[in-house]
Order: sequence, then C-alpha cells, then structure tokens
Amino acid sequence: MRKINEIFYSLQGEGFHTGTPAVFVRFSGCNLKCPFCDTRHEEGTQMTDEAILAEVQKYPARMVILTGGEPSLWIDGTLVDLLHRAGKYICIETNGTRPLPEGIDWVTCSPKEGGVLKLVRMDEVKVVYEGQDLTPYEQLPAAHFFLQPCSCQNTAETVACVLAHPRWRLSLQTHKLIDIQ
Ligand SMILES: C[S@@+](CC[C@H](N)C(=O)[O-])C[C@H]1O[C@@H](n2cnc3c(N)ncnc32)[C@H](O)[C@@H]1O
Ligand SMILES: Nc1nc2[nH]cc(C(=O)O)c2c(=O)[nH]1
Ligand code: SF4
Ligand SMILES: [Mg+2]
Repeated sequence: MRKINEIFYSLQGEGFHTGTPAVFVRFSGCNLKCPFCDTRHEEGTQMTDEAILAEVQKYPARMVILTGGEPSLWIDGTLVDLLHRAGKYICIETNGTRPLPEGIDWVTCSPKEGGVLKLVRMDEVKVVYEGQDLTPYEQLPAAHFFLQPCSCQNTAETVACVLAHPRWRLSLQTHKLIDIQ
C-alpha cells in the first residue's frame, strides 16, 4: 500500500514539459518542511498499486507525474514496472534527498537549502528562487536548468537573475496563472 494525497489530470505547469497533459499522482508526506511549500500533502489514503493504476488509467495521457509531498518516500521498482507495463512515461518531482528506483523516464530535481542530495541522475534542475546563490546547483548533472519564482511573487527578480545567468531558463507555474489544478 502507498499513501496517496490525490490523483488528478491536468497540464504539467512547470519546467521542461510545461503544457503537456499528465496524470499527477501526489504522495502524502515529506522529509523536508520548506517554509514556502505551496502544497497541502499530509492527508492521504492508503491505496494498492492496482487501485493507483486503475485511477491513472481513467485518463488518456501517457505521461504520469509522481509528486507529493516527497514521492521518493513511497515509490519502488514495482510501481515503476507496473506503470511502464501499462505504457506510461514516468516523470518524478523530487527534492533529491533520497535515491530513486531505476528506470524513471524523467527526473526533475528541485534541491532545497539544507537538503543533502542523493540523486545520481536527473534530467532537469528546478530551483525555487529566493535570491540564493545558484553556483552550487550549476554543478548538478542535469541537461536543463530552470529557475522558478516563489509563489509567483518575485517574477521580476527571477527574470533579472535568468538574464544575468543565461544558463538558466525561466519556469513559471503556468497552472496557477490560468487557474487550473
Ligand atoms: C510541492 S513539490 C513536491 C515534490 C518535491 N517534494 C519537491 O520539492 O520537488 C513540487 C514542485 O513545486 C515546487 N514548489 C513548492 N512550493 C513552491 C512555491 N511556493 N513556489 C514555487 N514553486 C514551489 C517545488 O520546488 C517542486 O519543484
Ligand atoms: N499543473 C500542475 N503542474 C505541476 N507541476 C508540478 C506540480 C507539483 O505540485 O509537483 C504541479 C501541480 O501541482 N500542478
Ligand atoms: S520538499 Fe517539496 S513537498 Fe516537501 S516541503 Fe519542500 S516543496 Fe514541499
Ligand atoms: Mg504544485
């Protein structure tokens, strides 16, 4: 059983795959307590893998985004294999502090201050910008680097930072801008 906060169908609002239809599987609970966290994830119900898959298969999209809370607290190779056998493309949103099972198709690492990174591979880095030094994150082994305003509040500062550090790209939380989930 895995503790699930919600499963919903929407567009990926952030980062590289912005605009892509996806089923979000939000796991419950987290090992960090970021002061800016925009998600209520503590509530949840225990679900079997069969029930999770059945819910995911209600929607036509191939992309499934594992998020939370911190999904790495809950997932393993069994769930990854199950979703792959169903033909799904698996993405994960993680704070990077825990190792992941092999085979996830797209890893989005959003490192947090004070969180020690344990990931060996990642596809994109997505930093929530609060004016911090980005240099340490630039050493991470990702192909894409995104800087995201915090709660849509400091967009001008984030744009200025990206213009000054052009290795980074702007990620807006587009779902919030168009008021979808
Ligand atoms: C809610 S977290 C869940 C996954 C994982 N715990 C993590 O932090 O990556 C999903 C994404 O939202 C970002 N996020 C959380 N609160 C935010 C906020 N107030 N403004 C912008 N992005 C935020 C996180 O950095 C992460 O990239
Ligand atoms: N539309 C939409 N896109 C998202 N991308 C990452 C999200 C998350 O909370 O992990 C999220 C979310 O909550 N909604
Ligand atoms: S690591 Fe992610 S889910 Fe956990 S508190 Fe931070 S932003 Fe929220
Ligand atoms: Mg969100």
